[in-house]
Amino acid sequence: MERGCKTAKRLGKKTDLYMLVALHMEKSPMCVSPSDKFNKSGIVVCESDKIHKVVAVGCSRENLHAVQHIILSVPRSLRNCTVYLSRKPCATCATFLIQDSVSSVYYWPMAPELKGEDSAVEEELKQVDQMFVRSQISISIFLPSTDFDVSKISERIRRHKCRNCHSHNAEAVPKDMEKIMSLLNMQDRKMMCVSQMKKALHCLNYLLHCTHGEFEKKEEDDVEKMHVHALQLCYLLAARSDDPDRGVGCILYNQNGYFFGAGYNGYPIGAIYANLPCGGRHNKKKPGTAKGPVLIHAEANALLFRFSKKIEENDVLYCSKPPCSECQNYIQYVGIKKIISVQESSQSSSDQQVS
Ligand SMILES: O=c1ccn([C@H]2C[C@H](O)[C@@H](COP(=O)(O)OP(=O)(O)OP(=O)(O)O)O2)c(=O)[nH]1
Repeated sequence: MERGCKTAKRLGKKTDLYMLVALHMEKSPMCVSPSDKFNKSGIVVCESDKIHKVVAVGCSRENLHAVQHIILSVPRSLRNCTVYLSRKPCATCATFLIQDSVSSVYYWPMAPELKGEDSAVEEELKQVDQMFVRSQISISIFLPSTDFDVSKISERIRRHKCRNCHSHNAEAVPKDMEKIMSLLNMQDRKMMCVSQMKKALHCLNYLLHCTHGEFEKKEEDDVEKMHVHALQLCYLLAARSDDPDRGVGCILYNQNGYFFGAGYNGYPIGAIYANLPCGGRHNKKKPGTAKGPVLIHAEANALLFRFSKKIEENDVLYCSKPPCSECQNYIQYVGIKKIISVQESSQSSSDQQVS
């Protein structure tokens, strides 16, 4: 029987994906600085076990820091979870993370969450380090490894081209890296750090692209911006898919913008791809070569991995492509009535009600 075949070009590790998602959460229309003393920030929390299931995605909002917002709103403890932050946390966030017994904290080496006089910021960051050392919770800078051709990953996610793609949402390494590296006590590794940051941001900007549709034109509308942002998160998730032909990402949000599930299409956890079929549907003449039965769709994974079983009236499923009929059945069965996806063939995004 013809089995294993081409391996998918994808983001190397789930941890890399999570840091990119934390960075992109700062761009959420819901993300605001808690006050003029703090920078806004993004957060991703995942289980520390082998599966690394995402349990929370968020940002600073409603006058709360990202860490505070997640710890106060997620209906479970973050005990033993790994936390990815877009900035080094302030002392208050450090106390929240320590009290909730997370297992480790990683942050992107941008300006820290706390703003103000350099000496005051430096002093507080030292306290943060000391608190983590005493609590035996690790905290460190994390830079995704992005030594691959990102265009090869993108090819599997988007099937059409958009002329605005590369000018969208571009994020660059901050100009004051000298100062930031000194605050983060990283002067000796500045060159390496900056070079890895540039590569990771290039990868992030490339993967986000745009949503190729109507949403882009309605820049003034917060709801539309929210849709664009959520669909971009789907694109990011899709970059980790191990389907050799097609990367798809899916996110579940409730009516208040709380995330409660994320999935991308792929083989079951821990699968050894070489032993599994990867052919398309049309390969009917060779039994056992079609990937269909063994490859789980992004929507199914998001529903399986969701951390709240209860579905509310206005919950939304975002997906980087319209769900197939089988997935529509699952979605309908669990009670989700609204699907928002990027339209495949035309230049507009789709907003679909499932009855
Ligand atoms: O938050 C998550 C985590 C995982 N998956 C799904 C995708 C895939 O169907 C399966 C396994 O994911 P992945 O291939 O990333 O994990 P792995 O098998 O542990 O990967 P590796 O190849 O690194 O061993 O779980 C999700 O949908 N959402």
